[in-house]
This record gives sequence, C-alpha cells and structure tokens, in this order.
Amino acid sequence: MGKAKFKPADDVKPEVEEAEEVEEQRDGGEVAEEEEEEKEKSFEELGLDPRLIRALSKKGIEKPTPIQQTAIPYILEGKDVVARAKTGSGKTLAYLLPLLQKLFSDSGRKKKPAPCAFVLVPSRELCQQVYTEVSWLIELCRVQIKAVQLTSSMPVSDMRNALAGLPEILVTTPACIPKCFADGVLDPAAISESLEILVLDEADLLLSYGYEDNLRSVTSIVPRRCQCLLMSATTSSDVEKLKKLILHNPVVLTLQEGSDKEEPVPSNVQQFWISCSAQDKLLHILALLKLEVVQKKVLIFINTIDMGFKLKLFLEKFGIKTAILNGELPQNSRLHILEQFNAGLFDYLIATDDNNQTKEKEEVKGDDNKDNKKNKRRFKPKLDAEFGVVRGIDFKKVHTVINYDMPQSVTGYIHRIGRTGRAYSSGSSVSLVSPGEMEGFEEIKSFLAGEEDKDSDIITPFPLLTENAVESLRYRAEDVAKSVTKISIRESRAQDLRNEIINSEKLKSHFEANPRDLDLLKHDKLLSKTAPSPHLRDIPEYLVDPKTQEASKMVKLARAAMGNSRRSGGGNNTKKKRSRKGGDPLKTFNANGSKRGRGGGGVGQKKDGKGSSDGSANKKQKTV
Ligand SMILES: Nc1ncnc2c1ncn2[C@@H]1O[C@H](COP(=O)(O)OP(=O)(O)OP(=O)(O)O)[C@@H](O)[C@H]1O
Repeated sequence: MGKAKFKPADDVKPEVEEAEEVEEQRDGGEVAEEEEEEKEKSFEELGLDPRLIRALSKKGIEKPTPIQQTAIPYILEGKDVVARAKTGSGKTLAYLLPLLQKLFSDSGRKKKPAPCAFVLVPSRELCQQVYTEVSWLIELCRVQIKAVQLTSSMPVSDMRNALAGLPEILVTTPACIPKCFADGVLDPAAISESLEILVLDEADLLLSYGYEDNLRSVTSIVPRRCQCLLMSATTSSDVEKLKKLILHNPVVLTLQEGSDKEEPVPSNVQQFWISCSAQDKLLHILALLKLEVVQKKVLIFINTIDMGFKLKLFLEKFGIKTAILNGELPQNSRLHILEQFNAGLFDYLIATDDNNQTKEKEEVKGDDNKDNKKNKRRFKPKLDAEFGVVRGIDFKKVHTVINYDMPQSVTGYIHRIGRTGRAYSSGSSVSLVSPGEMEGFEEIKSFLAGEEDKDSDIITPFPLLTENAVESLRYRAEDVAKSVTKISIRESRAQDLRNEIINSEKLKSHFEANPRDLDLLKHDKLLSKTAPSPHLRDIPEYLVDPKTQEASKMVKLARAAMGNSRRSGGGNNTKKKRSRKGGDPLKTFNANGSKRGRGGGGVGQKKDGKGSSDGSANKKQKTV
C-alpha cells in the first residue's frame, strides 16, 4: 500500500531519513533499568485514577506487574516510552491504563475530528484482544469514551459506521490505516490535528509482519506533540528501527529479573524437552496426552497446516478431541475458537505457527494434485496476512505449551513459550526435538543460557515419561498413524474449512447480535469418518508403566488442587505462588523414583532428553 497523498502538517515527526537526529536525542534520553529490590508499588501509588483501580479490582487485578509499576508513571508524565518486558508480563495494561486516564481528563472537551489515540498491533486477533481489554475498562469505569477496532477485511461501510460516533481510541493494524485513507474513511489531516497518543504494541513483530511501508505512511502524519509508546517482548533491530522512526527522546525501560542476566522467557515457565525421531513424535505426543502427564489446557504448535490435521486425526482415534487454529480459517471462526479455548470449552488446541505462512502459501499454490483440485476450487484456501496466533495472543490458563515441531527461530520459541505462564500464573513447555531439529534447538538453548552461562540447562529433559511408558503405546500408535493418510488429511482440511465457513457466517450474525456472547458451535468436533474404537480410547492399565501412572495421578491431583484453589486474576502473592509450585508434580516429582522437591540430586541425569528423568525439573523459581 502506498503513502497517503497529502502534504504532512508542519509539525510532523521526522521520517527515517532524519533518524540520525532522533537517535542522538534518544541517546540523551533517560534509561531506566528496573531493579528487583525497588519497592513494589500499588496502583494507587502509581497515581492511577480510582475508577481504573476499581475496574481492575472487579477483574481481580489488585497489584501492578513490574512493567506496569515502571511504565505507568512515565506514560502519565507524557514521556515517549520504549518498554521491553517478557511475554505475558502485562504490557497491554501498562499502556492502556495511563492512556485511558489521559483521556478521562479530556472527556468533557469537544469531540475531535479523528481518534486521539491509536493502538497499532500486528494481527487481527490482537486487535480483537486489545479492543476487548479496553472495552471492559471503559465499561467498568463508566466513562464517555469510545473505542473501535478496524481491520483491513472490514467493508468500507462498516468502517465508516464505526468511525461515525467519533471514537477517541482506534485499535487497528498498520495495514488498515492506509486503506482507510484510500477509501476516504480516515482523513490524514484530521489525524494530524487530533492524534495525541500512538502505541505500537508487539513492536518487535510489526516490521516482521511486513508493515514497514504502512508504518511510514502513518508516521508521516504523526504530529510532533504526539506521545509515542513502543511495547515489545524482545529486542531486535526492528525495534531499534521503529524507535528511530517514531520516538522522540524516549525513556527506555528494559525490565530485568533479579539477577544481572536477562531472561527472555518468564521464570515461572518450566521448559522441558524430549529427544525423539521425527516419526516417533506422534507416539510421544500420544504418551504425553493419553497418559496425562502434562497439565491441561494444552497448546500444541506445529509448523504446517497439514501436520495439524494429521495430528488431529491421529489423536481423535484415541478419543482425544482437539481444535485447530490456522491462518486459512475465516476470521470469525478464529476469534471464536480463541474465545472458546479461553473459556475452557476444550482442552487441546493445535495451532499453526504464523512464521510458516509463506511456505504454506507456496505449498497450496504448488500442489496440483487432482484429488484436491475440486476442493481447492470451491474453498480457495487463502492465508490471512494479518493472522497471528503465536505472537501476543493472551491464551487464558494454558498450562502446557508443546512444540510438536520446533519453531524456526529463537524469537519464535520465546513467543510460543510465552503463551503459558502469563502474568503471575505458572506453566510448562515440552519440546519434541528430532535429530534434524537439534541444531536449532542448541541455538535456542545457548541463547537462553546467555553468553556467560553456556552450559546451564534452562531446558531440561522431560521427567515424567519413562521409556517403558512410551514403548507400551508404540504398537497402537504406529498402527493408527498408518491409517492417517495424505488423502484423509486433505479431505479433513477441506471439510474443516467448509464447516468453519458455514460457522463463520452464523458467527457473523451472532457476533453482531451478541458481541460478548459465546454460542455452542463446536470447533473440536471429530473429522474422521469412523468413531474411535473403544480399545484405543481407553489404554488398559497393564500397558502403562507404574512410574508414569504415578506421575499421571500426581498431575491430576495437582490439577484438582489448582482448580479448587484458583482465585480469579490478580491478588497474586508469593505465598500463593509457593503453594501452587508445591502442588505441581513437574516441580516435585521425577519418574525414576526420587520425589525430592529441590535439586533432585543423585538421580542419573541424562542430557539427551530421552524419557527418563534428570531431576532437574526442580528448576529454581524466581519472581517475575
Ligand atoms: N497486574 C496484573 N495482575 C494480574 N494479571 C494481570 C495483570 N496485568 C495483566 N494481567 C493479565 O496477564 C495476562 C498477560 O498480559 P498481556 O497480554 O498484557 O501480556 P504481554 O506482556 O502483552 O504479553 P505478550 O508479549 O505475550 O503479548 C493477561 O491475561 C492480563 O489480563
């Protein structure tokens, strides 16, 4: 999309050509590095409006996270801020709360011709998420502020209607703004006049999603007085580029955790791995899920859409129901799947990593198999360029992330793992690593360990699955895997798409009538033509290794305990965290017999990650 055809206002911010100048100013800026010893502050002490504090309290959020404690005062002061804090650390509220507070004080004034706050996010899913977050805050605060979300796929008439009520806040993707200019829905001159706050959320992803040109056309109309905020989970050259492009002399907040070493993955996420051949991945995931040695809810990442369907069909035969999320599904369905998963309507979600969309697109184009031609003509699978499931989406109460396929970059790994252990909750991840993925895995490990600490084991072998337990399922798994053919995968993919297109139409009208409601359209329904046979659905006890059986019992007990003691949201304190940890068998148990809580000393430590325990599951926990 090209640049807007208009002359920018005199006081607009410099574009990238003038970035050197901005960089110098930035160097003169204030750099705040948060130390753990600093006294914790309450929302009141941060100077937040009582209406916002009450709204947070109604949602069970009582105490600010570290990034909120640090960023909110600077944003309230009006400073440009670059905030880098790990995934799940509460960055959204860190900017939304002060943004709303600033608008509260303006609320009596005359309406502006265009929204005065823009929040730009990389994907539609994130648009929806941020919009939902800001909407409940506005509703609970009972203020006359209006927020809207716009995405490129919306009809122009819908965009016009959304903007007709002169909203103060616009949540959108960078691609949508030039489209709005081109369609005459937004007026660049009005934006230059009105814009007061610009937020670039998930800034580390905005450029990698290919939004550079779009962002340039936006920045060319950002007035100099506009406060700019840049939120990111990782540091990258893209973030630096954006910083130069948009910000003025910003405060740079890099949140470190206790020690002097930066850890990009929250320490309340226990990271494990299992070494297995590519063919044995189905067997291992079956063992993990069927023997119930991982906590639900589980988010499983794969790299291609076909692999997702293969996995779904395979697990179905064993009576394990899963739902699928990928960029080829209609947007309404995707949003609904996310909503249902977050609401706890199903436990297993198989998600395609958005990194691989280009590859998939090529695969779809290049595949001219006759069997599929008919379906393709009818369904025209098209991947959504603004789809992003891994990055930034706030999956609720995910306990385990499984990398069935390893991600293709360290950043990809960090963002995937960050879907669990959000805010003050804990979680774990299990990566299935085949020999072909070992090199990438070593890179991830050494990145996470950092320069000085290369040998430390941040990702440890998964302790709760014995080799015997896995082997006892081999015959069944291999037999069933053979029945999941390429043709059945293709048919299921087409059928799922067909179902979801129908769902999507129903959902469209449903969402219009009940924007906050959930209906009962099921996304985890069976795709295979035959129902799972009873002998596969229930694994007989004699087949299960006693140690794994014991581990499974503990996982279930821990789950029940967590379910009973779970309070909503915030009031999080170390006490609560400690009791959870005590109940989490991944932190207190290993399948080879030692049940000692910490250190697991004396247990044979296998570094190859194969089945057996190393006791290192009892990884040191730190406070986020
Ligand atoms: N102060 C708080 N206390 C408890 N929960 C919180 C608090 N602040 C935010 N949360 C919750 O934590 C979860 C993660 O927050 P959020 O999505 O903002 O994280 P993030 O830092 O943006 O992560 P990512 O980089 O992955 O997008 C959300 O469910 C949010 O409601």
